Amino acid sequence: MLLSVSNLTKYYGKKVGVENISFTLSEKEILGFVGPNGAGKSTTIRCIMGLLRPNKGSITMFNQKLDKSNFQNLVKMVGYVPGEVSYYDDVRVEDILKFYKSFYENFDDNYCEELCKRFDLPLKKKFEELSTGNKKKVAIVQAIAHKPRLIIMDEPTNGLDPFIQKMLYKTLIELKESGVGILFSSHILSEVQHLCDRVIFIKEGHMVEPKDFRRDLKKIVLTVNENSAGLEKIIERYPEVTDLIIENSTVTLYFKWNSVNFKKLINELEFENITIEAKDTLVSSDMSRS
Ligand SMILES: Nc1ncnc2c1ncn2[C@@H]1O[C@H](COP(=O)(O)OP(=O)(O)OP(=O)(O)O)[C@@H](O)[C@H]1O
Repeated sequence: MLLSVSNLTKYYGKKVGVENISFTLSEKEILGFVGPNGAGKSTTIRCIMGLLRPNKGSITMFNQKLDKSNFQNLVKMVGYVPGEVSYYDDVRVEDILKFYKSFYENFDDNYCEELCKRFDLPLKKKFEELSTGNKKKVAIVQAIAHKPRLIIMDEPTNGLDPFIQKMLYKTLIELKESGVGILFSSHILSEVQHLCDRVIFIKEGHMVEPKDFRRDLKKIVLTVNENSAGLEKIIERYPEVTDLIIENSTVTLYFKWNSVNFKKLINELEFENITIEAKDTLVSSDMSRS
């Protein structure tokens, strides 16, 4: 077992951050950790990484219960992408990576170079000059280049463009196949649905059953014959569309249930001669198959 979290509880004063969070993560597994903003994903992850002190509960990493005496050694085998990435502003990306290299015996220069190319990292730029997405990319490369056995990522796709998102998914699947275990937090259900072997859900600081979380999401699968620009224009008018995935001529969109607007959207798409393959697949039934 790479990671086991048992009854983890963290209060901010009297306010609940998380209560009784329990889960395990094994080798060769990507575990999705899904919840809306403020659900408690970062609190859980920051407790695991020793950045917050939990009020209750225990954490076991690499089959050893985390405590002061083993924390530094165990955490060295973890790759961590924080939710908010921050470094010194006037340091260049290449120097940030060199700095991290000095901490890790297993830091792999060739792999780091390959990752920098894959993620198109602007090595000469200073951290303060980077966009949110580029900052996230630096954190991703830094978290992976030392070949950790366990990777913990707090909303890693925030700010990444679709090409880089796909590159991240591909890289994580390769890592998983090589034996690594990955905890992947996200508020986007569809991305974990595609990537993760298993998903746990958190809401208002507590773990919840998938059915509680997803009861009002519908999936619509469309076939688009030509340019999808027309489709995107239609969809822009529907804030209920929570996510849109375009793969060649197939478009999958997730729609927060609202019967009037759902019918309106379907009518508009049909009017534009966009072929609808499936329009009311419940996301929950998809998830239970995975
Ligand atoms: N430093 C803090 N002081 C007080 N309350 C906090 C603090 N950090 C988080 N919280 C509260 O704890 C709860 C969980 O927040 P957390 O940041 O862990 O959620 P999250 O799932 O990571 O959200 P997001 O997706 O927005 O990052 C929220 O109610 C939040 O307001």
